[in-house]
Amino acid sequence: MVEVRNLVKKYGNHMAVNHLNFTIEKGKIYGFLGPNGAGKSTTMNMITGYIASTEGEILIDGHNILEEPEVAKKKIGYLPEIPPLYVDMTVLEYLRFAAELKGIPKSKRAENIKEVMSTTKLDSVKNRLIKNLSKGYRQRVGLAQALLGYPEIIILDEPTVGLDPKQIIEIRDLIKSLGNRHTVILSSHILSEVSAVCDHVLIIDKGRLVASDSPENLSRVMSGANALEITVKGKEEVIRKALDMVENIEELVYHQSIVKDACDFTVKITGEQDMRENIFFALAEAKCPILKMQSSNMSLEEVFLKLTDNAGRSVLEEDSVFEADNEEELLQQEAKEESEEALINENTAESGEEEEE
Ligand SMILES: Nc1ncnc2c1ncn2[C@@H]1O[C@H](COP(=O)(O)OP(=O)(O)OP(=O)(O)O)[C@@H](O)[C@H]1O
Repeated sequence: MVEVRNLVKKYGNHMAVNHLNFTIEKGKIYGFLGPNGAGKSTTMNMITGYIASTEGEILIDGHNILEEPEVAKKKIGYLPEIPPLYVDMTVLEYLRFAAELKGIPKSKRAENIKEVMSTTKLDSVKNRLIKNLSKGYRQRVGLAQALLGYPEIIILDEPTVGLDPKQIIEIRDLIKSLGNRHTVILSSHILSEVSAVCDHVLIIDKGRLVASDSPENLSRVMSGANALEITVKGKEEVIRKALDMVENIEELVYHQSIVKDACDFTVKITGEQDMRENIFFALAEAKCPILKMQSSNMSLEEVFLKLTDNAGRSVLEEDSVFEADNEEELLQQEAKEESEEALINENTAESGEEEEE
């Protein structure tokens, strides 16, 4: 669906994107993950044809974004980090305007607008001025705009930045539902978001691709050896002796347990074998009951830090920063502001929207 080949972007001497190569397959949700300044927005801006690359090429369904921009861009719906909204328009006016800009035939505009408003749940605010909407609703308007014209690929740059937790969940659910009909690429520095929403993760650091895999595979592969965390009741020497009899155990690392009369171990296993049954029987024979046994994979956070050195740390801390706003309060405030505005300026676009719908 999207082929990125040897992509380079230089700003003066600064290499913002450094020979990137990847392929985006149809019908999946891709997460583009990286610390601030990694080159995510620059790459997305090149994929959408918003800026030109210094070297390399991007093919959208076989069409080069720079050589055949019209046909390639028609296949893409883009929500930039800061959505280009005209805040003095109502939601409906803005979507009509965006539909016209996208060249959607007049006869199909009303139906398409209705569909995207229903997908993004904007019907209840369609006659509100965008400037009076909360951030969550504004983001939905941006998303609705991206969906106009039935693009096959939806590109979302940091779609949940600045939203409160409730709005984040709503937008994530919306993105997941888009995955049924579209190929979605989203950039984020929020790891939990990427593992919750995406089928595939591309990790970028200092303009280079440092990993490309499913969230599960990334954490499995990065953890290296096949390992288990176990908590076993009994004395350390007895447990060690019992586990020494089990084949394929490469290493046994003891940790003090918080459970009384028990020991914690990390059991590193050679190869891909599943040794859980053998461990169970060996410890049962030694009369050391297993209280807990789980596979020990790295979290995506650990993978990210390992791959992106210390640059990732500051990024992780930012995850907790969000701007809280209460949707209901905002809607009430909007209604108040709108009625005041209507009194001041009779020309405010509040009426006459319905007939075309
Ligand atoms: N127009 C520009 N001129 C010069 N340098 C730029 C320009 N745009 C981006 N850069 C630089 O290129 C690098 C990549 O920036 P980019 O915005 O793509 O990163 P990002 O991963 O999207 O970061 P963030 O998460 O902060 O948005 C950064 O070092 C940035 O300072």
